[in-house]
Amino acid sequence: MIRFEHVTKRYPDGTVAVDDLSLEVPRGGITVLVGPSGCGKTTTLRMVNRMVEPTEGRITIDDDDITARPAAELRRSIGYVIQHAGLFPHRTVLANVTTVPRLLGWDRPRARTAAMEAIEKVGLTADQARRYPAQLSGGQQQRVGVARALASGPDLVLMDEPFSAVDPLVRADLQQEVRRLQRDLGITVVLVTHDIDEALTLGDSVAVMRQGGHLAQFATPADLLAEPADDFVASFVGKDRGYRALGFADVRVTPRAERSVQVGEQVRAGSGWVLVTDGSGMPLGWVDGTGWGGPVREDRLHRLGAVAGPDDSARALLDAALSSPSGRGVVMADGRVVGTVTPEDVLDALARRPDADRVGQGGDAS
Ligand SMILES: Nc1ncnc2c1ncn2[C@@H]1O[C@H](COP(=O)(O)OP(=O)(O)OP(=O)(O)O)[C@@H](O)[C@H]1O
Repeated sequence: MIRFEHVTKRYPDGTVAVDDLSLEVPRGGITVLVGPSGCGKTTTLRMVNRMVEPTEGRITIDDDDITARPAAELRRSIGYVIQHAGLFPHRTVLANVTTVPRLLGWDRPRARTAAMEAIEKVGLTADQARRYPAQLSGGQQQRVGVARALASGPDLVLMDEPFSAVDPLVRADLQQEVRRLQRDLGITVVLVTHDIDEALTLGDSVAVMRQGGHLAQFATPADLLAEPADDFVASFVGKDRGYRALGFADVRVTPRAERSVQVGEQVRAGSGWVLVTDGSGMPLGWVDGTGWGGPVREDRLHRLGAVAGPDDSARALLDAALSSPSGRGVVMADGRVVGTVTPEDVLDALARRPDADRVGQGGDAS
């Protein structure tokens, strides 16, 4: 249905976010783009609705080149869900969900009916539809984000880390809900996540990406586990390490000391990724001091990724490391940064455990 033909995206500063991607996303089902932070997942997703334009190559949907239609029109025909729901805070839930149908020129009663149907489909009530986003929980807000994407009845819905800002129990509920909606409505979903477990749980097909915007492997979850294309995929999928078992694995990982700066302080060019905290040691995000130097401003901040506690499971620690743009996951205790961990730190700690063999039984360990 969506075909990427030798697609490359080079940002004006020279960053190659996606490198010569060729990929065919099948119609129907859920296709997941997964990989560590910065590997080009979001850029790939945003090229589908032309929020980002490729530098080279071609993207087609049902054999039509997407550049043949005006970008705004294309965008309205495709559902889009983002991490923090992205709702308008001063509009009610109903008004938020009515947005796209109204932009499509539907009259008010038709748009309202479609919006109420979408709100019900995601499991929210008429009473909740009258509230403002801030009066709902994070998980409910995320449902509103899904309802808004579905209201105009698109065939295709793009989701960018839709569940990563909600707690794990709510996340599992939302995952099931999206799976159910996809089946009931017969739509095509393309979903971005850094969480390999989410990818394996939800994806009918999974594209594993690696740094530099390379596609490492595109396969079903079963094939990824059984026949990873290379060492990168094998370690990312955790074939030999039983990723699913990590949630239960009790490891001690000593965080590495992490230098941090505050907003307004100088970062030297060439210092790599630098953590930014506020005056009390609360982490705010990362700045990329690879090719840039200067005083840290808030608009330079990249997002933090997931944060783990020192006693969290191996899964939570690995999640923090994989979702961090620096590749170093932030570990916090008592509201302050105590250090960072890399994926290798977590995997090494697992390998050193006395019962490491038991965890090393691959996908069967779930
Ligand atoms: N507007 C931009 N200008 C310059 N570089 C960018 C821009 N947007 C993204 N990048 C860079 O392109 C690369 C890929 O970014 P992208 O957001 O697509 O990755 P990702 O895999 O979705 O990561 P994350 O989960 O952290 O968002 C990164 O190195 C990122 O810093």
